[in-house]
Amino acid sequence: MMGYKRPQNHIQWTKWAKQYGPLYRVKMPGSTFVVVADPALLPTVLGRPGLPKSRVYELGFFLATKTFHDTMFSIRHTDDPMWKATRKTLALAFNPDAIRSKMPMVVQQSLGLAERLRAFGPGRDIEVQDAMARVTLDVILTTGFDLPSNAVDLDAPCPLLEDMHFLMAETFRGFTNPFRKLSRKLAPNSALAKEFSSRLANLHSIWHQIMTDARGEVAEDDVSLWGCLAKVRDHKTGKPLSGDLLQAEVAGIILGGLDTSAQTCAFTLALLAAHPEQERALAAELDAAGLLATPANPSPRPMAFPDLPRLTYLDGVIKESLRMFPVAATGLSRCTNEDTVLGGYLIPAGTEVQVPIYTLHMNTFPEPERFLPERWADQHKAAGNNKTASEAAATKVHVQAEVRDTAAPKWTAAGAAREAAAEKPAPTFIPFSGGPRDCLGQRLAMMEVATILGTLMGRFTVELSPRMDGYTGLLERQTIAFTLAVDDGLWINFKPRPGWI
Ligand code: HEM
Repeated sequence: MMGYKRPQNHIQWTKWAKQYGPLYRVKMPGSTFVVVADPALLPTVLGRPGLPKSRVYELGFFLATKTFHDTMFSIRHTDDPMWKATRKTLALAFNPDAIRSKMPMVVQQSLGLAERLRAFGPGRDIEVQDAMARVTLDVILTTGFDLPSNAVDLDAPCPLLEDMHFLMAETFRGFTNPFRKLSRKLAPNSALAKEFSSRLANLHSIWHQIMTDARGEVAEDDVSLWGCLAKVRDHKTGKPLSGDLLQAEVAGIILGGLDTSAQTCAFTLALLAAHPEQERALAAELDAAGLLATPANPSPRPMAFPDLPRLTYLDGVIKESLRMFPVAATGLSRCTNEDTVLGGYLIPAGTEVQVPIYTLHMNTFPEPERFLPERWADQHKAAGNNKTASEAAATKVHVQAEVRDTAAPKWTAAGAAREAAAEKPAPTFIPFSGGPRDCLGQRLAMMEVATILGTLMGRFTVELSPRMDGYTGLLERQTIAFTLAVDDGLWINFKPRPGWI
């Protein structure tokens, strides 16, 4: 099922859900787990109190520090005081005002990327997974840590990304082929084992350097990620986080925010490149907002915060991309801490429970394989997008608010029962998960993705490179590598729009 060269468990799990129903058990040598792809069961699994996270989240800790520290990502229970304190304090960094204040920086990073792409000329294929990881790295370091970052210089080496992606790929290969991991342990002087430990040491020192560079007086009203992290108190000592524990949180948040946003941008560009009609519809929306380069508007204005609620087609494009290529495709891993009844079945204590986001998105939407941004139009109407820009900006980051709305019911068993009685549909669109452990960074992510894509699509048309073998080739090469990715690269050609100066 895993596939040695190109794991595609998300596709296999989706086929099994069609064959055996949305709740089934997988038994493999050394591993048994239950897959839950029934929307009606999500509040029980992901809601409050829900099931605790499984230990899977502890596996990636070595990327952050030498010794294991429980971080916001890995803490298992929502009643853990450390998780509560960290989540509450860090949430300030993602409130609508904080997001609005960060948008000009994201606009600058996006314009910088557009200029680099233009400088390459139209003939050069760009590997967009790398390009987007670079721009999202710049975004997180500048907005979150107030550090200069120029990863977007596509031809320059980027040690953080190179080390991180090497280590992630190698670790993932170790999951699918345990002999490979064993060989590193048994032959510590092999070229592979040496490269692994040297890159790991590099990565740890990069996190340390980020903390050293970001250090300094943090103002009381500083709502950057670093400013908020500095305010988190260890509930046992009452002191600020420090040393390896702080490093683990810093690394965890950067790792959590980087490839997720980057892959969402990359897949969205690929979808637009493969669907010219939708690309034209997006261009029309950008044109109407003065954001498209044309002979009549050779220097489109930079995007601004009030544009976000108005660009409803762009919002639909991003949601379709998150639906069809949710980066956490095989999803969310939980564990029963006591015998639990799910969908009429008794699931024994200690069973791993997987919520496959891709399967939910593919098995619950009509014509799931079609890229239809307009399927979100009703939701936009219901959200009242005829608000003035200032009203919308004053209320919320609109895209974010809608993602939450689609995630009704309220993620408690009682809430779910009430909504079921009122015949409201159970949640099916959960790219950011749902309930108390949903993605803390989703507001930043949606603003960032919309800004990067709005800026690029206002200045370029995009085409899949011939080396992708068309959209079918892309679908065949999708793979799970921690996040959903495209094996052997996702290559796109950017053509500057006529008239852009
Ligand atoms: C499109 C981009 C993103 C997607 C699709 C995404 C998706 C997710 C998902 C599915 C989870 C739940 C994981 C689980 O329970 O297994 C999660 C958790 C989390 N995400 Fe994101 N994420 C994105 C961007 C970001 C960004 C930009 C940040 C911060 C810079 C971030 C920070 C976090 C944190 C801190 C958690 C853990 C929350 C907790 O356990 O309380 N994410 N994300």
